[in-house]
Amino acid sequence: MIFSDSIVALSSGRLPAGVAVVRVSGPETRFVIETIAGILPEPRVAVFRRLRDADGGTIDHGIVLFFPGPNSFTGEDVAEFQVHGGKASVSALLDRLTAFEGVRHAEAGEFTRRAFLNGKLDLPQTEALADLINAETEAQRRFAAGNADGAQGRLYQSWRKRLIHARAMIEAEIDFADEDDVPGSVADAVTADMGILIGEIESHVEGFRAAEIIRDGFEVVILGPPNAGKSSLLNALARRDVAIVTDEPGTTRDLLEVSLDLNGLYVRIVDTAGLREAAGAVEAIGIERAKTRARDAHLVLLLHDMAGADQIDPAGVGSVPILHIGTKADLEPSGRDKPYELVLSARTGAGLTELTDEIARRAKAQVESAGDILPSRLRHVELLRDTLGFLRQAVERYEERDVQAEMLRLATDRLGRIVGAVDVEDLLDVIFGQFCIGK
Ligand SMILES: Nc1nc2c(ncn2[C@@H]2O[C@H](COP(=O)(O)OP(=O)(O)OP(=O)(O)O)[C@@H](O)[C@H]2O)c(=O)[nH]1
Ligand SMILES: [K+]
Ligand SMILES: [Mg+2]
Repeated sequence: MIFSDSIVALSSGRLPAGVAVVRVSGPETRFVIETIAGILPEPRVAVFRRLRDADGGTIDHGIVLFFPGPNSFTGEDVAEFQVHGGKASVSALLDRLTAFEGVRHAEAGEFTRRAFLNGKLDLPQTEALADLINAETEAQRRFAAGNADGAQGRLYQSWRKRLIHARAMIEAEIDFADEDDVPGSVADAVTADMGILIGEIESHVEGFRAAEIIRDGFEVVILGPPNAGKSSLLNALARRDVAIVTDEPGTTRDLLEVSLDLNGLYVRIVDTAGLREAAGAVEAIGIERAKTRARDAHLVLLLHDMAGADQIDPAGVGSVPILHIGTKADLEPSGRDKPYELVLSARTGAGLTELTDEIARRAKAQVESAGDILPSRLRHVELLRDTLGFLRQAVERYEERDVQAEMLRLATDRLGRIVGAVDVEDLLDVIFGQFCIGK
């Protein structure tokens, strides 16, 4: 795809900075480089040049790189100017560049958009690039880097090829059923393979839970009666005073969240209002929020004050796993010993490492139980579920060849939408490639 306008943007981070990278992409790129730097450098070879203003003055000295299309990020001619990262120098360079006819400021994501439209990346890869830029934990980085490499798109394309092949077989059976050189009863084999594919897509979709944990975090909700030490535990895990702690029951009334990087995994810890019956209006709302949040969590830490008397009924968190924890281990126990899975003291720090290890272990287990390639967006999952819906119909209605062919077409289309390549030409290629139609 050829765009008539060229785009320019600061591609590196916030200014001021040691170095700033300004990128240009589009048909004016060569002219812009020659005019500003005085020469067009060899492709992909860095040259150090004086960058000239319109009146011949100096904007800055910097490195100039030229990536001729199609072997560039966007597929177009691309220039990179590496200059000093001062606000005024960068803005002078941007002013100079956008003053060229046909050159304008890029919109958000426009370089990547051009890369996609020029076939340099598929849609999951562009999404993975966004994830890679936003990655904060090691697990997020690894996940995004794998997808940026195109693993997800390759999987969907392989499924799509199977569907295109299946439909070609069915269509051939419809169109050429009376001819000798079309294999008979291929519909059975096709239907069997579609059954297998349904299983593969289903288990891939299940992996979305793991992808969500990697991207959005493993959520741990702290529950327990008032004064069990919930806020004290949150503060100890966060290593700062995030939550207010007093000896008054009912101190915490709303949800309070901190995020941690536990062994490279993103973990969110939520402090809640203490659960009790006799609560005022505000506290009661807080208790309701605590329960709701706990039902959506990946893990509940149920705290029991070992020095106190209260015990709490864990009912109402659904199927969320619960870790029973005895708190205030530094105090004299009340004698009502319960079998806790862990005991700790927020005051002395005893047991905290064991707790964070246990949380990290559980989070890791959930992430590692999924396959290597996971759907990374709700968009993917929704289209995969549509694909499954059409595939199930294709299998159920295999007696009606034309319905089956239509369901396979719709399923292929949905997979094509995930990667951003919906194309009818390849269907014809398969048909003509498999059978000697022109006899
Ligand atoms: N000795 C000792 N006291 C603790 C420990 N953890 C919490 N406390 C005390 O217990 C009291 C209640 O602590 P909080 O952390 O506010 O308890 P909470 O569960 O958040 O209470 P609510 O928000 O009211 O439900 C405070 O006086 C804390 O100082 C501990 O490990 N050892
Ligand atoms: K309290
Ligand atoms: Mg509290």
